[in-house]
Amino acid sequence: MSTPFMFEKPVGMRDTLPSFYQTKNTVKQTMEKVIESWGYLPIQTPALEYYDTVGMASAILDRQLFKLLDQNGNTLVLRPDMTAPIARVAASSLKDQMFPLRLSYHSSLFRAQQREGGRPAEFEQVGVELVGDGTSSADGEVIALMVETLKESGLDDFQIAIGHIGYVNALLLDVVGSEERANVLRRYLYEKNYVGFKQHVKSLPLSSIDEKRLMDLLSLRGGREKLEDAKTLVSNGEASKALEDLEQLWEVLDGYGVSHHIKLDLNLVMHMSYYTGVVFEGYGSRLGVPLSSGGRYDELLQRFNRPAQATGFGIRLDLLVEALGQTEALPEQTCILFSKERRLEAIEKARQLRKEGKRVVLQDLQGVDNIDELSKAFADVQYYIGNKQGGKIDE
Ligand SMILES: N[C@@H](Cc1c[nH]c[nH+]1)C(=O)O
Repeated sequence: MSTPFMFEKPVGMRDTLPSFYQTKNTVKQTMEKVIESWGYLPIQTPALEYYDTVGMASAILDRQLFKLLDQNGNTLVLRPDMTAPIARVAASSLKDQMFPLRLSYHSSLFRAQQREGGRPAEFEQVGVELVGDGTSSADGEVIALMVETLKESGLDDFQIAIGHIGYVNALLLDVVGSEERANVLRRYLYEKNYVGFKQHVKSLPLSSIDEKRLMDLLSLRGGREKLEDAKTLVSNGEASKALEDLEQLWEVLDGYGVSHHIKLDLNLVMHMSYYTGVVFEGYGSRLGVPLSSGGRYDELLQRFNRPAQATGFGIRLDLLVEALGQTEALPEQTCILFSKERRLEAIEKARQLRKEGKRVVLQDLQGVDNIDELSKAFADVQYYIGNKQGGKIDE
């Protein structure tokens, strides 16, 4: 029976077909190898978490959460990110393990989308969390690892924009005076709506100097020298600490030899509100949206009663494959076509070829409508048909 929804999927849900799957898998394996070689241990957590704990800790917009009820009436969420679940694990099952903890993951995440044809609502992320280390070396390590992971995956044309949420907060609060007003401005920055930001700034009752300070924030994007310009806009303790963090980070990244991929972006405001320090986004040249992001979240672990400083990143697998711009050809396969009298021989042959590492389809002739069409799909076809002994027959 056909229904109007027979071929439809819920908003934002996508199928992954063999050729995209193949490419994604190769890329994923390459990334996992790099991450493991830096000493990060992979973990898995459930797709469903409690709304009140991990759901809230993920600190994403509420309307982006998929919510459902369990049998006892508790509200559950499909995890929108892996940072909060890992914080939960670090503070519970791994609470006796010493810090720093280096954990990695490859997981599907879920973020509800409002519109058809928009972004996917389920996607995979490969990422790491470095928990219990508040140094600039830790910030630098995860950024350098992200750079190496992207590079090894085959991406060579990419840039990492680095900012500091402490700096943005300090400047906004210093100028507009209240969290509420700062929030409105942060929202424009988060949406990268700079025109909206400027218009809003003009509508505020600010002195011309303060108005200029906010406008100048938008130009704090570029090389290391922007740190000097940043100092002139706000010089309170929080801002100075943020700029110091960035100076030190830059040095670490120089040490790793990756600073040519880096640019400063002091307008950066992220989609997750748990960030407290250095934040960053990775851009491939073909994409308008960031394919990776991360940062420091020093207050998230205390929500789970094990206070710790931490940092990490996540790379979107679907966007990375898109940025690479090529899908891999499907692997070559051999087909063994048999008739039932020679089934045993065919099974034996298939077993032998598979042992040699070949991919072998074993197909009963009676199950095929069009042998010519079928043959075209294979690199090699071997026939075990009729009473004849041996492998191939001449056509
Ligand atoms: N969980 C973040 C990425 C991240 C990992 N660690 C820190 N940040 C995200 O999904 O965007």
